[in-house]
Amino acid sequence: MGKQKLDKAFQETLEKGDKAFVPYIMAGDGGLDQLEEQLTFLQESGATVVELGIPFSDPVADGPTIQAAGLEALDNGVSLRKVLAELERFKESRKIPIVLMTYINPIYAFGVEKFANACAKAGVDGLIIPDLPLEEEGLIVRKLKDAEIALIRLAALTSTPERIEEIAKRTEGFLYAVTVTGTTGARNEFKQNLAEHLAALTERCNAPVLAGFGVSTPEQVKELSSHCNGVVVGSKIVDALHNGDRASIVELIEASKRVK
Ligand SMILES: O=P(O)(O)OC[C@@H](O)[C@@H](O)c1c[nH]c2ccccc12
Repeated sequence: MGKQKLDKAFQETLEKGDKAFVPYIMAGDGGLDQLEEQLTFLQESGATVVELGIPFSDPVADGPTIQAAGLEALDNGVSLRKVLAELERFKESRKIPIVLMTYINPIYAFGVEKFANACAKAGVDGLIIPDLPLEEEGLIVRKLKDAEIALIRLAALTSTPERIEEIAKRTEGFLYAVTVTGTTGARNEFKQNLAEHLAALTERCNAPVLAGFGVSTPEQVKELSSHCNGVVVGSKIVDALHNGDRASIVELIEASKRVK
């Protein structure tokens, strides 16, 4: 359970010579009763881990696709509490590790210690909290450690070398290498020296390094993965689920297999 389950999933994927593929979905998008089936589909299609977004009213890092999915979920009455209860309901049958992506506010509202315990009970293995800077982590790290839940840190393109060093040292589960400046959503082009940036991060970090933000095609999956340990894909997955285009999700996952 928890951090160990996450580490094992990455290790097994990378040992096979595959790259890690982490799809992001918004919890409650299409109704919370869809979640079990969506996670089963991603698990059976060969995803390594799923990043599950908690809908929030003020999602500062989210681009249009994910914002819209979040609003819809909020309209459907989806909350952190309900997502955790639903995850707990089928945790025994779920094999794929789950990383929750939530802003810090819903965690405060829930209560930090209660939240960490509820996550452990629900079979949540890791957390991404994009608006929690290193300086503020003290508020939560102890509780997460006790509950054996990994805290995944994000490295921005604008992070200084000293900060990157600290992030690479502290991160658990994996290091989320943000590939663009700005919000989530598909991009046609990445900055020129992104390959070198990812390779340098991967060299420096003991945990797997995954590139995310703006990845939407199998070519991008292959190209970016070749410079690090894998990718996170969000907006494209959310769109494809909306459009009932599951074949393109399978194609993206397939592109992460046997990448050199
Ligand atoms: O949608 P994209 O561009 O593929 O990016 C991944 C992203 O959606 C997912 O990881 C995510 C959704 N919301 C976030 C907020 C911060 C960091 C990451 C995220």
